[in-house]
Amino acid sequence: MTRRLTLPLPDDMHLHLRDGAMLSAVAPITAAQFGRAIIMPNLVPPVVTGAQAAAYRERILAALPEGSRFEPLMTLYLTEETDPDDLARAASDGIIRAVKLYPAGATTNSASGVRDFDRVRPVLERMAEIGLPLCVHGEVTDPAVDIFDREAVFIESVLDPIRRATPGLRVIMEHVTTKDGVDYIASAPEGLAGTLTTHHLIINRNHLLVGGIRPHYYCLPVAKRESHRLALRAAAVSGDPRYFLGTDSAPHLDAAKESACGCAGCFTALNTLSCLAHVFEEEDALDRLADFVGGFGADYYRLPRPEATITLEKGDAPLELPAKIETGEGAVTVFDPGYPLYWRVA
Ligand SMILES: NC(=O)N[C@@H](CC(=O)O)C(=O)O
Ligand SMILES: [Zn+2]
Ligand SMILES: [Zn+2]
Repeated sequence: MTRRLTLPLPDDMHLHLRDGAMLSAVAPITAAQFGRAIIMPNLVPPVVTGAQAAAYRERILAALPEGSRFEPLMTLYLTEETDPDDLARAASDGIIRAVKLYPAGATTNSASGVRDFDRVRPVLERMAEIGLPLCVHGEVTDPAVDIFDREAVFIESVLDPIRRATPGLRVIMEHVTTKDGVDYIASAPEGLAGTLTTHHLIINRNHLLVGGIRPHYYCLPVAKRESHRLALRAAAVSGDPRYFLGTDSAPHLDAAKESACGCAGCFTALNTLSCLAHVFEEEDALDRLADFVGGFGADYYRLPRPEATITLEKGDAPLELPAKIETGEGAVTVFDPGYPLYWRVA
């Protein structure tokens, strides 16, 4: 028996498309299933000015298949040198939709990020004034803090003080991985939201470390223990508009991941909707999937909700999806949920 589920054409509110050959390989995959995505600016070198964001947007559009209506929603990478006027202009010209905060050293290509949070105070104040959201990679980088505690410590020692010092600043905690993050969002009066990735709803740290080290499950923030994964799933299916999808699909070449020092990032764009339908069905919450993928994120970003739709179908036979995609520069492994998937994009 085939079951069908019609959804608004999804928005991915946290996506890495990279540049060059990788961009050409991955942009069409997202564009085939999503209407819009918030595009991360952590290129090498990073996207730090409005002009660079506009140029990157053109490169993305050029990588899309003919006739695609996919809309990349651009962001700027916040540095201690970011010019508040350039940023405000890029926002009012509609070039950028958000600004991304990477604590320096926290994750892939974050070396140009922020070390001294006082130095970005004027930028944050301007953002609060104009209502431009700040997307946050929420982990401290203090080597004394255990990697599994870095999100919780960030909330207490960095994020909460920033929010208190900057009333009205709209903040999205990207890729929430802990119950601490879920609870902090739930406790905040307004302006705070969180994205949840597909993979953090599926894997815990055992997937990464039991029976051998699995580099394709390594991402940042690193997957936590099972109780945290369960808290993320509960948030995803809660119907609370403060939690919405940001896949954080983050492709790296296999050669860079299967290495003595492998990079962080899971490539989930190819099977994300199949995985999410599986998760929401397991949680008996398929009726909540529409808002999670194509409603709450748009509302938070003050965008119109999607008009187009997409249909998912559940068949009796497991999907045969490729385990890898080819780019002009090498293969990229597709996220493996560890079980067969039955939902496909019709
Ligand atoms: N999530 C990851 O593990 N990696 C991301 C960076 C990020 O989102 O932190 C990447 O750009 O590869
Ligand atoms: Zn991140
Ligand atoms: Zn990311």
